Amino acid sequence: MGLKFLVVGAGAVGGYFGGRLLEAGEDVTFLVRSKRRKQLEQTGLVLESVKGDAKLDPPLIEKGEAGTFDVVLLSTKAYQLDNVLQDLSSFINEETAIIPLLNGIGHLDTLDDYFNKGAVLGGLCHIESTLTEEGHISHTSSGHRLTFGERNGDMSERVKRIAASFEKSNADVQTSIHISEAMWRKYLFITTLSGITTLFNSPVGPIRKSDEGRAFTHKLIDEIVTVMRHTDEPINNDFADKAWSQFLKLSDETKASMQKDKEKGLPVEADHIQGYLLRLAEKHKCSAPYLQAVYANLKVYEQFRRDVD
Ligand SMILES: NC(=O)C1=CN([C@@H]2O[C@H](COP(=O)(O)OP(=O)(O)OC[C@H]3O[C@@H](n4cnc5c(N)ncnc54)[C@H](OP(=O)(O)O)[C@@H]3O)[C@@H](O)[C@H]2O)C=CC1
Ligand SMILES: CC(C)(CO)C(=O)C(=O)O
Repeated sequence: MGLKFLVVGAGAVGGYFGGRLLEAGEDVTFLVRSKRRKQLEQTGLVLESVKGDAKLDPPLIEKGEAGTFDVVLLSTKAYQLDNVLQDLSSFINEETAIIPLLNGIGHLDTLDDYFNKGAVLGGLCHIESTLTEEGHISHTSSGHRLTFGERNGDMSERVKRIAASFEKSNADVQTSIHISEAMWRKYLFITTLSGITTLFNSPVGPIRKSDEGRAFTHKLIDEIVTVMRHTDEPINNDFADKAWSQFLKLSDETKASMQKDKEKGLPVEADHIQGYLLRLAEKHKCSAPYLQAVYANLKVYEQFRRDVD
């Protein structure tokens, strides 16, 4: 029997990867809230993607309905997590594997505290996608990679089965036996990219073109790595160089999803992404002025943003 997937959050990330899995014929249900449910019932789940469009009619459930699932793809924003945990708990059992796709790291502690030991795998994704006004998922550049694995490095049977479910999907899904390291690398990259694109209100191109923008980015990367090194995590010597070369390879138009959300007046994950690292810096008495500047900009922005639930 195939695995039963529950995608929590039919947004830019969950809608894309869950949609690709559904398109491949797998058993995928989306946990949604009532407004999104109405929209999806009217329009279908629409992917407008450089990798191929799709229009799907996914099974939808809301909190309190019946069902248990083998795998949860968790793809809400970090600031929505507290509500999500309550809504989700009735859909999981002792065997359910939870794969979080959020940016950042802090959610792992929250999830580990809430769910059974070992339930939560490591996960991340590289994709530039956003929700349009009509609720379609707009995927604008060629990357659509989802990486997951056991955080203890095992290549477990459940990882192999989940990977097999994705085999026929139109997405680049990979397993990793170094998922914790991969998550910290992505964390460094996204803290930098979301930090600079929101601070300078700009895509990557103009930031890279100016000496000041490049110097700021360089200092920010170094500073974040210094903070990360105060943890017991596998922060290898090449972290800063790899993040810098990733930054150099981005297209001029690239913006972090945080900057896209900021342009829409939506909430941002400042406390989860930059704030978490600043709390680490404070704990270890480590100075982080560039990160502080990025965070201050986001905290000022937060006073003016739209309220959403
Ligand atoms: N977008 C991108 O390009 C990338 C994003 N990420 C990360 O992925 C995570 C998700 O981001 P993204 O997909 O962009 O966010 P979106 O805002 O597009 O999607 C989040 C979805 O979660 C839903 N949701 C929130 N709370 C609940 C709930 N209690 N029950 C059911 N659904 C709920 C929202 O639905 P509702 O309509 O009800 O609010 C929304 O559809 C973030 O951590 C982000 O940083 C990582 C890589 C790339
Ligand atoms: C940089 C990118 C698009 C890579 O997946 C991302 O994670 C984000 O913008 O949130």
